[in-house]
Order: sequence, then structure tokens, then C-alpha cells
Amino acid sequence: MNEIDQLEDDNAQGAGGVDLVRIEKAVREILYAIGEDPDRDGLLETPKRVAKAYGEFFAGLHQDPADHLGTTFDIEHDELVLVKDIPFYSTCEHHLVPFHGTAHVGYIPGPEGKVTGLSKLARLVEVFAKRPQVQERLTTQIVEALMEHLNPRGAMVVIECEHMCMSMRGVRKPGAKTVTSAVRGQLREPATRAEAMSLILGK
Ligand SMILES: Nc1nc2c(ncn2[C@@H]2O[C@H](COP(=O)(O)OP(=O)(O)OP(=O)(O)O)[C@@H](O)[C@H]2O)c(=O)[nH]1
Ligand SMILES: [Zn+2]
Repeated sequence: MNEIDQLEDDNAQGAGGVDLVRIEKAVREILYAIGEDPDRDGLLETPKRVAKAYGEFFAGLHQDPADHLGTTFDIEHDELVLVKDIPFYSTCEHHLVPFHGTAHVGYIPGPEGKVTGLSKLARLVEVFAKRPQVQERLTTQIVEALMEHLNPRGAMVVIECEHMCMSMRGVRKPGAKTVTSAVRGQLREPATRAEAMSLILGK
């Protein structure tokens, strides 16, 4: 199988909606544009590698959060469930460079007791992180998906990130952190919100 056929095969099999062949061609163009020779030894495989990497970075565009939140259990628990310090990488939609940090995802199950598997909260973060993003939208999308699919009494998402577009270029402020939150339902009540925040902050 030649290289393009192999890529098309990979595309069909694994990249789940991301057009690897098209990315490969675009990366060759970028290499020309920066003054490189895409046909030199060290770069020969680079367009293919980048295409594969982009297939991972943007896989979430072709995934449905409902697929992950479909698994629920009837567990009697009507208080906060919080998974904190979920590490993730996403891609800034303005510069296509990474931003990364941690997400804290919590909810209070609804009266019908829809409790999901803990790992599904981390999977939910991945579905939305693996897209071209801004941090505010990522935060809102996670909380909205929880509200829609689990019908909880309340939900809360707090995200802390460093944006490479602010660290390695532009204003160049490595270490600067951006914190965003989105809170819905009962978690908006001051006492409940304060409890969740103190758990997130580890106090
Ligand atoms: N609100 C928000 N802004 C972001 C996010 N990621 C990157 N940005 C900002 O997007 C802005 C884009 O600004 P522009 O002036 O259009 O682009 P730019 O000339 O590359 O900006 P500089 O980064 O200031 O050099 C910058 O201020 C970035 O810091 C994000 O997740 N949320
Ligand atoms: Zn950026």
C-alpha cells in the first residue's frame, strides 16, 4: 500500500472524521512557507505525523457527549459529587497552540437519582477539550452537557489553565493562569457553592 492509500486507510479507520490527507497536504505547504524543505530527510514523515496528531487533538469534534453520559446508576445520593484535578490539554482556537491545566467537575444528582460513572466526567472534559476552543466555552459546554444529560439539581465546572499563546509568544507571560467557572442550579446558592469551592481548593 502506498503512503496516500495508507493515510486514506487510516483516515477511514481511526481518525473519526478528521481528514488526515488534507492536513498532510497543508502541513507540507506550511513547511514550504516557513522556508523549509519538506523533502529533506528529517521532515519526510512530518506531515503524516502532524496529521495523526491533529486527528487526536480534534477528535472531540466528532464525538457526542451523550455517548459517555448514557451510563447511569441508581445510587441514592443527593449531595455533591466532585471529580477534581482532571488534567487535560486543549487547543486555543485563535492560535492553534495548546492550552492546558485542570478541570474540576461537580454535580448534585437529581431527584430521579441519575448518577454517572466517575470516569465519564473526565471523558466529558476530553470530548470538549479535543476541539478548537476558548476556555470560557469549554467550561460552559461541560456544565451544559451535565445539565442536559444527567438532569441534576445543580452542576459546577471550574477550569484553571495556562495558555501557550500567552507563554511562548505574544505577551510572553509563562505561568499566568486563567480561571473560569460555570455554575448551574442549586450550586448557585451561596452555601452550596462555597462548599464546592472549598472542596476544589482543598480547604
Ligand atoms: N477570552 C479568551 N481569550 C483567549 C483564549 N485563548 C486565547 N485568547 C486570547 O485571544 C486574543 C486574540 O487577540 P488578537 O489581538 O486577535 O490576536 P493577537 O494579536 O495574536 O493577540 P496577542 O496574543 O495579544 O498577541 C488574545 O488576547 C489571547 O490571549 C481563551 O480561551 N479565552
Ligand atoms: Zn491563543
